[in-house]
Amino acid sequence: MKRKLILENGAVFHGEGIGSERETVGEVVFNTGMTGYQEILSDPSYCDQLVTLTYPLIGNYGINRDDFETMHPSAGGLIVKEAASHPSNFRSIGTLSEWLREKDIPGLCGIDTRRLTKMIRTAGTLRGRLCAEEAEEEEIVRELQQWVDPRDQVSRVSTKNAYHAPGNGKRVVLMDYGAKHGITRNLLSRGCDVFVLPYNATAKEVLALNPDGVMLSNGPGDPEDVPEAVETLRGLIGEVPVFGICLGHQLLSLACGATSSKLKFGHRGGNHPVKQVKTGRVDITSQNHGYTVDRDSLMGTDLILTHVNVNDGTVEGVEHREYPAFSVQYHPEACPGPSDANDLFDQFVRLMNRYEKVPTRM
Ligand SMILES: NC(=O)CC[C@H](N)C(=O)O
Repeated sequence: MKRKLILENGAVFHGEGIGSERETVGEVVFNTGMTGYQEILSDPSYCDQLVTLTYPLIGNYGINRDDFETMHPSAGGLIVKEAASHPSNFRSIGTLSEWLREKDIPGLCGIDTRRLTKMIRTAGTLRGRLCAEEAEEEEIVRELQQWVDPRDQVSRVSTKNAYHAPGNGKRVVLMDYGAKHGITRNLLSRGCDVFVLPYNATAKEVLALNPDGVMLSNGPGDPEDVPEAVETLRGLIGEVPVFGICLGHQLLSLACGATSSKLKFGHRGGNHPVKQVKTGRVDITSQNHGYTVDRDSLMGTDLILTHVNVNDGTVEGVEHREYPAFSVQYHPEACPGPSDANDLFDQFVRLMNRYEKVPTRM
């Protein structure tokens, strides 16, 4: 079935439909990873976004049971050059296209993804609509130009109910802003006793669980859209060790008085170099974000800049001057991508050990 992508700047890409036949509108973003499509599509941070993958052959190792980052993917759509119809991998349980259909995610293949990516790099992130070949282009371009970005994504992807993943070690409350399973896996593999709470849990509710530490997850959208989460963090910083990843890092920074803004086209891929300010060590990191903490805004807050992006100098990590709280813009859980930064989870466990409290819980 023929399908096309119409962009707000009037560009049109004609290709073949894959996955769901639903029409969809969203921000078109690109990811430069060569592998990891299953993790990317099931990462809630991509909620509503139309993701184009710059690697030209996607789906060649199929879909497997192990690599999901959430069971209810919320990505808006997938745009690729070639979608492999005959995957080959011992773990594969089906094709990418079948899985997209099952999860009602529309896709487009057979387009020049290099041209699309270059267009986004020049113009900045663009809104687009995936629709049937017959759709009227001018009217859709007008609609796209007036389209208002949704602001309720975190509430849609966060868990509605608290749940418990037991362990014998440190008790960690994971604030679920759209958490990837990779974060929970990393905490559990270090023995942590994990309580996952909805994004709008209050500081009182968190502290009632008597945690040794609080982990702030990744998540979709603009950090300014979740003021209730910022409010909760103000009540937690200084009370208990805190570690934030990506959206969690942005929310922690806002809670400490910094500001955030939107990047031209974001960082999405598995090869983003990040330098630790203190040591000069560079990690190659997995990234997926469209917003950034404003570097200048750190001045006058209690946050110290700990990590910077080697490519563009943007903020990649901060730590609190006085309290046990730190966060990074990139993904130490990888999934997909390099695991250079995985020791940050060990750093969090060490921080919790240092701040061990007198045990009061049963
Ligand atoms: N992966 C994330 O947590 C992304 C954070 C935020 N939604 C951004 O795009 O900047």
